[in-house]
Amino acid sequence: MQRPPPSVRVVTIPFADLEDRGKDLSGKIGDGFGRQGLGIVAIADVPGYPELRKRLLRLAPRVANLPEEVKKGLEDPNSRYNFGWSHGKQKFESGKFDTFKGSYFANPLFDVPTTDNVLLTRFPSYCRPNIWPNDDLPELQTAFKDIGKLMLEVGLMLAHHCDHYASVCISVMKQGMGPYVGESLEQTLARSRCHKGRLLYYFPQKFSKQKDGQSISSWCGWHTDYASLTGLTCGLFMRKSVEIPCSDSGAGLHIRSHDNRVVKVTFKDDELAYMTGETAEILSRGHLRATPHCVKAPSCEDASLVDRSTFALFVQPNWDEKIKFPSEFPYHQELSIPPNETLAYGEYSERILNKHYVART
Ligand SMILES: O=C(O)CCC(=O)C(=O)O
Ligand SMILES: [Fe+2]
Repeated sequence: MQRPPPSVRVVTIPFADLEDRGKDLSGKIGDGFGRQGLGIVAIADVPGYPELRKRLLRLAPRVANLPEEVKKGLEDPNSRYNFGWSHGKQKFESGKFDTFKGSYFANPLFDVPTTDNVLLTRFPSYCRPNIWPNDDLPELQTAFKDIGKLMLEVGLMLAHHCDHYASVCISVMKQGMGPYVGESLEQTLARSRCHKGRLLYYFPQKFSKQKDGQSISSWCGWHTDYASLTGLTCGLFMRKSVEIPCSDSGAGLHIRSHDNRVVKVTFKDDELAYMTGETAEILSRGHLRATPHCVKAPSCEDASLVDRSTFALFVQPNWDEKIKFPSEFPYHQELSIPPNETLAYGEYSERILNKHYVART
């Protein structure tokens, strides 16, 4: 039998340090997010966070278990299921549909990001209005918005220190992919109206001796987020609605390192993690590295009936923000973006969605 990937504890920054704009965190940012890093850092002791995490994650199975006809009414095909309920609509890895999890998407800051019809048609995955199950699960809206706002606030603090790290890289001429001519990550993200929250519910998997049940990406396929920073809560595991520690220490979030090794990453329940996405790599001119990741389901026998709930906040530029693609950009060759092309962020992500989602009919 193949050995499971090693477990690695992620670089951790105390909130009190993060909050201090003058503090030099470039060592830790470099260890976590730099070219050799795993592309993930955790923030410890964020005030109020543990309560907000539990309050929202406990609602994930309740959303997933709403009656089918209620969930149907919470879908938004016009946004390619990027608002409201989404299950089995997204394709990862070799075109497989992700049926093992259900998601609830919403913008935690703006219920109606714009009323401009041209924008609504051009960038539906960012501009359409939120959908809330106000009759069936009224608690969801506040729980979702409260944690989403906190995770954005902390994410912007982190972006400030990322900008500082990128400027330190230039001054000491570390190995980036060129001079730092990019915009400030913090300012770009602070003016965005389209940060997106995603409440995820991973359905229990039946125990199977089949190879597939044990693959590293058995709960969520390999991918790299295209946002800038993805805020991520530590997964909450439950069996038949009772919270449990996960009985399979090999289950959970896995990352592919810069030298192509797969590791399982761990952070504490009360820590708030952030991963780097493609637009952090682009905006930092390669000084930060985007993180390929996937999620493994528990595969030992007593782990059947175990589910996992988590929340991701995609902190990203506004739809109209112009992104200049560097000539060395290694991602999405299939989108045929010419080197040094400038594309609106919304245009870039709609093209990616075309690839990942069922085409709208
Ligand atoms: O479930 C997780 O921990 C990761 C989720 C994820 O990668 C995503 O939603 O993009
Ligand atoms: Fe992801």
